[in-house]
Amino acid sequence: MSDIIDSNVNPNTNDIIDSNINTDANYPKINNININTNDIISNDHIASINDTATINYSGFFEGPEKLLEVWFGASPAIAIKNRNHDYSGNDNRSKRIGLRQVKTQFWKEMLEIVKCQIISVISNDYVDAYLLSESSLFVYPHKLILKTCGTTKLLLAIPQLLKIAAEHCHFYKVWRVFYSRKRFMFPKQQLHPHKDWENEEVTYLDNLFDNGAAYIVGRINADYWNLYLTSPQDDVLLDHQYQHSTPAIITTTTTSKTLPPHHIPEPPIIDMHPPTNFLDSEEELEQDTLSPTTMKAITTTASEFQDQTIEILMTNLDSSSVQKFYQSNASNNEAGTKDGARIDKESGLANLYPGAKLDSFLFTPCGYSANALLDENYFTVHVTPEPSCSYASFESNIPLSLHYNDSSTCSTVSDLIRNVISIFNPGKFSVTLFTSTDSRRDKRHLVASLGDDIVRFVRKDRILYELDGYDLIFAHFEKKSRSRSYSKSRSRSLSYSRSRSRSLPPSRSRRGASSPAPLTKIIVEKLTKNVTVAHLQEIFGTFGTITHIDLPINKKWNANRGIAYIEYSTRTEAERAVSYMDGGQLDGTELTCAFVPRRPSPPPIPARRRVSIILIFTTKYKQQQDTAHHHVDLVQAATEAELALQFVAADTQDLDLDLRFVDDVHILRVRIVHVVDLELRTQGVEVEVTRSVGATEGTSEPVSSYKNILIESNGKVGLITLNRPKALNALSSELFHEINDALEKYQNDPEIGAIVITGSDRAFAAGADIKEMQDKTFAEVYKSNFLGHWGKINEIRKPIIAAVNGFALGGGCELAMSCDIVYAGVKATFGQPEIKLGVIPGAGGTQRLTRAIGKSKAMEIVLSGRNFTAEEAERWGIVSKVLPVDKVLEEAINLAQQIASLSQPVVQAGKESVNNGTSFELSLKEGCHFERRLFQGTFALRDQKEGMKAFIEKREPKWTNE
Ligand SMILES: C/C=C/C(=O)SCCNC(=O)CCNC(=O)[C@H](O)C(C)(C)COP(=O)(O)OP(=O)(O)OC[C@H]1O[C@@H](n2cnc3c(N)ncnc32)[C@H](O)[C@@H]1OP(=O)(O)O
Repeated sequence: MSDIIDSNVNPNTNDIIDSNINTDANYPKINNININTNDIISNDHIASINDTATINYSGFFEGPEKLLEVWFGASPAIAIKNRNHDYSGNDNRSKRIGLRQVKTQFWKEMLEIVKCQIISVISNDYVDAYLLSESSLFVYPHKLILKTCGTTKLLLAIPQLLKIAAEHCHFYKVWRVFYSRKRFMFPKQQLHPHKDWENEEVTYLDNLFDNGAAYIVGRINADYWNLYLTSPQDDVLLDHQYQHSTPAIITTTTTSKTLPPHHIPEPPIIDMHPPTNFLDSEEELEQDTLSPTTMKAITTTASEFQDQTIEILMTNLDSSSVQKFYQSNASNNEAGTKDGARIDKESGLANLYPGAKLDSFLFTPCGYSANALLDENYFTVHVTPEPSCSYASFESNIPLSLHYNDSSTCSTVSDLIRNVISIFNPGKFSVTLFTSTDSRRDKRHLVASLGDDIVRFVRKDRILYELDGYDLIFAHFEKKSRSRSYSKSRSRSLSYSRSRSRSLPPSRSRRGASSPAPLTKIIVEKLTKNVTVAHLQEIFGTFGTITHIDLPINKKWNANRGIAYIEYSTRTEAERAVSYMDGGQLDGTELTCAFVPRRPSPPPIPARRRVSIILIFTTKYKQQQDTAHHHVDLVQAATEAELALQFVAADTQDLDLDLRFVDDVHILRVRIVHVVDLELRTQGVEVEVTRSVGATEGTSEPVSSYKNILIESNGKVGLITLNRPKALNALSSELFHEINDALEKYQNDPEIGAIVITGSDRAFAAGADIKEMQDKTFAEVYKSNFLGHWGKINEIRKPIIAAVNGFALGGGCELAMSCDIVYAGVKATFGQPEIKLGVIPGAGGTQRLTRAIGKSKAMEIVLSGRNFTAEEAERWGIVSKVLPVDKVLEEAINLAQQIASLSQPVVQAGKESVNNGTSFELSLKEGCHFERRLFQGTFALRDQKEGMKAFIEKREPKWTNE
């Protein structure tokens, strides 16, 4: 064995292979990993390096791994065919087949090129699973899977791997190669050949292999995934046999491409003397004979080829959920495999596949890796828990049901995702499901297997790639906002909630259509007092070139929180920083990152709820400053005060806060529910609280021209909030005119696709204004066609959803029933009590109620004036959903957003057709005829063509509303 290798040793090899490698000075993560011999927990472990594990962290770590799979055949059959070759080794490894014959020592040397080390290994009949200082290596007879994180140089392993495969296994040609990775968190830290996807990694692979295809999958301005794969070389079996007599030296025929001279994989100088303490357990890997299971595996032919790999790549991990992946201070010894095994159980990873054999490791001071084997399959988990770069990956080739609702044999993809994310509680995650093509499979099931049924997460993307021999589904998920979820699309939103830690004020929204253009400067909020400029420079410097950094108020705003301003040389860099760090963590503190807004004239912000305080900025400069400078300072100060208020709000109660500049920038008017001990100071500017009203309703001072309602747009949804709290939103004529005006505006606004009408928690609306009506005469109401203008809502062609809490009585009930869909809170009270006032319902109550609930019930309600509950209303079909009080508006907006994302003319046709059905003006036959005409009419729309085409092409439609 030694002779064979030695005979080919080229003394200059290291130079050749490492010709492009940067020095270790650039290698920041792990300096030194040593394994305590006590950590060997099973006979399968071969690691036995002295001392405890020590990892030096530089404050951030590139968790996302590079993943390489090199296949020398479609199945282990390739290995058995080559088994009788003249393997000259003397050891009993010759009893194994294919790549599994290769001694650990050679993998170790290959991994040295990559810059990682073997920690331990477990084996079964099918595969050897090596746990590495940076992730994992799986060696099957016919393929090798290598996954490495940090700044490792994974691709540099390939020439050495090909050499090993040729010399030890007579594999002279690869069948397929797969290389993939998620977008790096800190791309600038990467070393050659991983500094750039296209120019380095793809080029490197293209130089090695023919027929390679490279992809970027997903949003290039968010979390995307890179993939490189070669097409199958189906002559590989023939080729291996044909080259049976080829001497066991490396030649350029090892790959499917002739390598350029500088890539010829010359063997490195290899010390053939095994380390004294490393390969002690080598013999334990041996098996005397091939077991029946191995025989089964190796006789699988290419025609039966099946392969499936899922990766779940998670970021923004919940800090408390990943605490367990830290070494505890309580025990000095707590690192290594022993505590890895403890964490398997504590985290629930051991329960993912109860029959699996796990090999896990807890790093010092934190970080965790695990390999697990289940027959011929594996799963592997790697965790980087540090808040500044939190990341966890799960990868497995254990088969999953690709039918989304299959409960028969194995877990569905969704089941697995739910189990995995419940352990790490990520803020975002991407899933890649890579499965060999099966002509019998219904692609819709495959796509649907990555569905929307992940609770608390919203799926952002789902992409199907039909690759050569494989189907790939990529999907990206992000956690829903916990508080009111207006945050989904805030492009036109005009107020924001303090309790929503990851939302941004609209003026600083990244995508805000009405927002000013973002600068290259970003704000980072909620920093702890421990954060220094150097610290920020280090973390944020990875996203680009920082031209200016300012930590102006790392003082006691409140609870040691502060903000920083970071300016990048380009907008792209700033965008990247915001996209990565917003919602991320630093020193355990959740961050909010946003662009510094341009604010020469702030966007109009209508009042939404309650006014509690008004802040007036007064400048107190020691020295007189010129006006321009003064102005800039005020803008800056106002921004800081705005941020500071968030901190105050976060420390009080669940608050809503609207901000707006009044009187140029000198006055900052704040609407806030409840604030205690507000004392704010900014650099050179004192902020004074001049009036504090407290947490009472009814003091709202509308900023828009409306006196009785509030309006705000949320993406494609227009929201109208009835706002006469003192009168329980009684529907005065003035109020109804305002509703009509707002409806008209939304009807004419092409950006708006659906409308939501709501009130307060206490009252949707307590009816027409009795005080206004009390003294009216018949002549007056008749001549003026009193309430005639209430019919306007029925002319609105866009869908209207009522979100009802509290009282919906009389005209309030009628208003709700005039909407197209009604969501109600559990405590909502409906009724037509007019009879008790000596009148009858006058805005459609008797008609709509009768059509909705039938004559008898309608009579009971109208003639007795008794109220009815939300639950009754739902049972009778007046209400479509009953929800907890605090969910009603959120869910209504969610539904409205869903509807608004569809083709507007088609939605309007649907509304018109349903309304005709409920009007009872038409017979069933006439109604169906009307519906059919409208249906036929949709074929005149471009959206009809697009919708159907998109379905056939298995993609999301792009509506043009034409
Ligand atoms: C075509 C359409 C016709 C109609 O809609 S006719 C009107 C039908 N509606 C009703 O009959 C309901 C009238 N309101 C009530 O019965 C009660 O209210 C409630 C049961 C809804 C709530 O009772 P509680 O919690 O005790 O509050 P509170 O003190 O009665 O009301 C708070 C303030 O709200 C004013 N208010 C309530 N409903 C109306 C209304 N429909 N028109 C004018 N004002 C109303 C009150 O007067 C009072 O105000 P202040 O504090 O100044 O006395």
